[in-house]
Amino acid sequence: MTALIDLASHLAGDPSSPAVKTVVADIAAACARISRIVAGGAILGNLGAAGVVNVQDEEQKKLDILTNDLLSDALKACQPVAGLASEELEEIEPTGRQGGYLVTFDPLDGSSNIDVNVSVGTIFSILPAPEGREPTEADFLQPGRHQVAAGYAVYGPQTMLVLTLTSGVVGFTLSADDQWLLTHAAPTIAPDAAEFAINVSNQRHWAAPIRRYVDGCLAGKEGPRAKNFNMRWVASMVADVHRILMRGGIFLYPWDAREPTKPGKLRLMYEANPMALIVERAGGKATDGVTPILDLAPTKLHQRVPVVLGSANEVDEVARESAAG
Ligand SMILES: O=P(O)(O)OC[C@H]1O[C@](O)(COP(=O)(O)O)[C@@H](O)[C@@H]1O
Ligand SMILES: [Mg+2]
Ligand SMILES: [Mg+2]
Repeated sequence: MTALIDLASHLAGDPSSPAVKTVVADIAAACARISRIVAGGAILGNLGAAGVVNVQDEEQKKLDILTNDLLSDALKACQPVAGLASEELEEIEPTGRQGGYLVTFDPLDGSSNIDVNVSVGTIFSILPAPEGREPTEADFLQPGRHQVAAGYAVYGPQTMLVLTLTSGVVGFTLSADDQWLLTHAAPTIAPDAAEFAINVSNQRHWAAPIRRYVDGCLAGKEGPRAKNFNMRWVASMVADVHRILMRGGIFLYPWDAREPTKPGKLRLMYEANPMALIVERAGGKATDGVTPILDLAPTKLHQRVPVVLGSANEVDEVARESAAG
């Protein structure tokens, strides 16, 4: 078997700026360390709740805090990074440098799965920083189309890193000696699919278009869609999106009436935007039900957004239902 190329060799051949490559390489190194910490589980004493809540009013797990600190420290030490923002930090953190890039991240996605040994992940987004001054929060509020790179690591049966830089999508697998090896050269999302992912326990709280869409899937061959659908819900966005990247499907976390003033559960700047860039670059679509996620103008750092992403024809089907009201 010919040797697989590693991340450094792949980055060397990419047209991104050397500074972007440095940021990506440093995040990748941090994710490799996070993988070991996650895999250590109870042996390292890292499972369970930390006993505090974060800015989202969500209970933090010990691993949320550990991974946030690890990534924050890595980015503060990374020369081209002017500022960072995390799900776990109320405010942005400037690094004291100017120019270069801003990084937003979800250090550990799928926290509810940590203690039950189900896949979790890390999600990140890299945006240009303003030149000649330190960044403010307003500088982070750029539409997803401005991202210069985005990616996620999934800590599952294999640890994988999925990236998009200037174009396309690439997937690396972490080897036993901690090298990221290119194993998935250009994963694409087929336009048609027969697998949907949504937390059906919220069904009674959904708006009519989402109910109609899911009802259509559940009705199968005998229903209006005239085909059978399978369903999956990992409850880690990284794992659900990764499955869609590997074999197609649709993922929905819509607005629901449990907390009607919140637009959704997932966060725009460090969950929806990076995943939307990856999904679009792989040939899929990502919307809030109607508008492409990447075209939304952010107004708040921790802004939430409804998310519908995956196989293009299924995402279009949701848009048709939304248009019907
Ligand atoms: O438990 P629910 O409501 O199904 O929500 C699951 C969703 O929440 C999340 O876990 C939110 O991410 P965090 O764990 O980073 O807060 C997503 O990964 C996942 O898709
Ligand atoms: Mg998350
Ligand atoms: Mg998280």
